[in-house]
Amino acid sequence: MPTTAIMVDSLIKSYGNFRAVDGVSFEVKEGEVFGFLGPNGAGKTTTILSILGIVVPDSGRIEVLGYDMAVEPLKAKEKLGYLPESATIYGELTAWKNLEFFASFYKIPHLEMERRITELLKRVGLWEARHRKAKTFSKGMRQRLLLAQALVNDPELLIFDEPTSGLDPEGAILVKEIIREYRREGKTVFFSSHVLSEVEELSDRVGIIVRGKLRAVGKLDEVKRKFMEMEGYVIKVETDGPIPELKLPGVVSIERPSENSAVVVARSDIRAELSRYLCSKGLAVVSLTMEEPSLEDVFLKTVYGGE
Ligand SMILES: Nc1ncnc2c1ncn2[C@@H]1O[C@H](COP(=O)(O)OP(=O)(O)OP(=O)(O)O)[C@@H](O)[C@H]1O
Repeated sequence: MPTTAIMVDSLIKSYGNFRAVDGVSFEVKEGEVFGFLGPNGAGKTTTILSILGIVVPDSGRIEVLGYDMAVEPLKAKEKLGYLPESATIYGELTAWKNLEFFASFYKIPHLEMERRITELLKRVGLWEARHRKAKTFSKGMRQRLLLAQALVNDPELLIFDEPTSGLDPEGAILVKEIIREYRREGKTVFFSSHVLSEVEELSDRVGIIVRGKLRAVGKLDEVKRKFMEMEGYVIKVETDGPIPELKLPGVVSIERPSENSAVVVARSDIRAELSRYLCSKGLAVVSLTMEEPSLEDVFLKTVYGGE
């Protein structure tokens, strides 16, 4: 059974009078990819920095890989890799030396460290540039170096803050590949993003944060189902003849694009009842489909339609 990689319980963090994170609770299970979605300024980075023990929460409890971050943060940090949204690298040091410096914080035997740095520089496409000073690097190259840095201790848990922002398309593909690779190896990935498509593409579960509050959390299909329960199930039906009045329990609204078709919004999935009713009226159902909301529908409604 999967155990918990990250546990956040009732996290609150304010800057002055402004509450950036307001009672956020969720769990990330070992071996899953968790996408933390929210618009700019929603509190994603503050939550991540609290998880990492870099920001001290006003209240709440955080456990990472079984360690209480208020008590044993270093034990957890040894086993995690963090890719910040933006960070400085040492411009006067080469790519190789930057990684060597970072690796020196961990107890990695020298030969193993050299092997790992070689592998990582090749993996992120910086092998040819390994002896160049980092100050000569483009933004994309710097991000790749930061990515290698996050992986230098062969972490069990990856925490990525907006990992594809600032990256060229190839770099973004590389990040996604690495996330998938880690998942295949049974490791855990927590990443924040405001890019819906990448969250939808990569995540086993998602959390949506808006103005410091977690509005939805769960598997993508669970989040979508909850959304349908709140907003209504959209069912499209087409028959071989004019559709009569639809008096069925649970129907909220009906639109009629044509005589033979209807778009029904209902409180539950009434496809079977609808089909039986139409048959009882002597009509043949030509097509009957239920519209799945996209993550974008859920997100936009959560961000702009919430209280
Ligand atoms: N050190 C700080 N002092 C004051 N306010 C801050 C500080 N850090 C963040 N904030 C504010 O807290 C809110 C949440 O910021 P946070 O960086 O956590 O959001 P985010 O979801 O990561 O957004 P972004 O993607 O834009 O970084 C924002 O309104 C931000 O302006």
